[in-house]
Amino acid sequence: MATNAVPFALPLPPAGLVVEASLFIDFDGTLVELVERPDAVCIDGELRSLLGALGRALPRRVALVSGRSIAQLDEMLGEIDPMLAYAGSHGSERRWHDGALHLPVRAAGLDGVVAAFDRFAASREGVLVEPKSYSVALHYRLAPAAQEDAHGLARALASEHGLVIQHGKMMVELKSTGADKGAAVRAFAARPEMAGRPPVFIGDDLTDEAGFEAAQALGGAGVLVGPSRQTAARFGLPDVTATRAWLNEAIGLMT
Ligand SMILES: O=P(O)(O)OC[C@H]1O[C@H](O[C@H]2O[C@H](CO)[C@@H](O)[C@H](O)[C@H]2O)[C@H](O)[C@@H](O)[C@@H]1O
Repeated sequence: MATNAVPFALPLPPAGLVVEASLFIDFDGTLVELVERPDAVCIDGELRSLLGALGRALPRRVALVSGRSIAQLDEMLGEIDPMLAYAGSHGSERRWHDGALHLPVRAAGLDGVVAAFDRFAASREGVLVEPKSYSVALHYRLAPAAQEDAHGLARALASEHGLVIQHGKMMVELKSTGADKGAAVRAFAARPEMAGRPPVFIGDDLTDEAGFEAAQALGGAGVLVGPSRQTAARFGLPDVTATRAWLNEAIGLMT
C-alpha cells in the first residue's frame, strides 16, 4: 500500500463512507482528547451515547481498537449497549460482540520491564509507567527531556527480554507479541457480520498505521485524525471534535 511520503492536507472523508462499512475506531486521540496523564482521560456521556448509537446503526460492525488493554477500556467506558467488539493492547487481545475472547500468552519478561521502568521513573520527575495486560508503557509527556534515555532503555530491555517496541505519542512501550492493529482488523473482518464490508479505520497515532494499511488492503479506507504527517491513511479529520461530529453525521445517514 502506498504511503503519503510528504505531509499534506488529507481530504475529509465523506460521511457516506461508513454506511456500508465495518468500522474500526482507535480510542486515545481519536475519540477522547490526549491529556497529560493516561489516567486523566475524560469519558463523557456524549461519548457513551455516540458509541451506543454507532452500535445500533452498524450492528456487529463496530470495533474499538486501542493500545489500551481491554480491561482498561472496560473500566473507563463501562457497559456500552449494544456491546461493541474490542481489540486491546494494540490488537494483541480481542473480544467479539458476544464476549468471545482471543487472548495471547503474556510474556514473562514484562514483569522485569515494569521493575526497570519503575526504577527509571523514580529518577525522572514526571515520567510515568503504565503496566497493561500484554505491554508496559513509559510516558514522558510531562518530562520531554527524558525521551532519548527512555527510548534507549526500551531498546535495551526489548533485546534482553525478547519483547517488541511500540512507539506512541510522548511514550514508548514494550509489548508481548508482534501483533498489531492490522491483525485485529483482519481477524474481525473475517467474522460473518463484517465479511465483505469495506473496513474503515479511524486513528491518530503510529500504532494506527497498521490498521489503515489492513483496512485499505481489504478495500476500505484509513482516516487519520490530527495534523497531516507521513501516513498510509487516505482521508483526514482535524481533531477529536471533528471526528465525533463526522461519526454523528454518518449515524444521521443511517437512521
Ligand atoms: O491506540 P490508542 O487507543 O490511541 O492508545 C494509545 C496509547 O494511548 C494512551 O497514551 C496516550 O494518551 C495519554 C492520555 O491522553 C497521553 O498522556 C499519552 O501521552 C499518549 O501516548 C495510553 O496511555 C496508552 O496505553 C496507549 O497505548
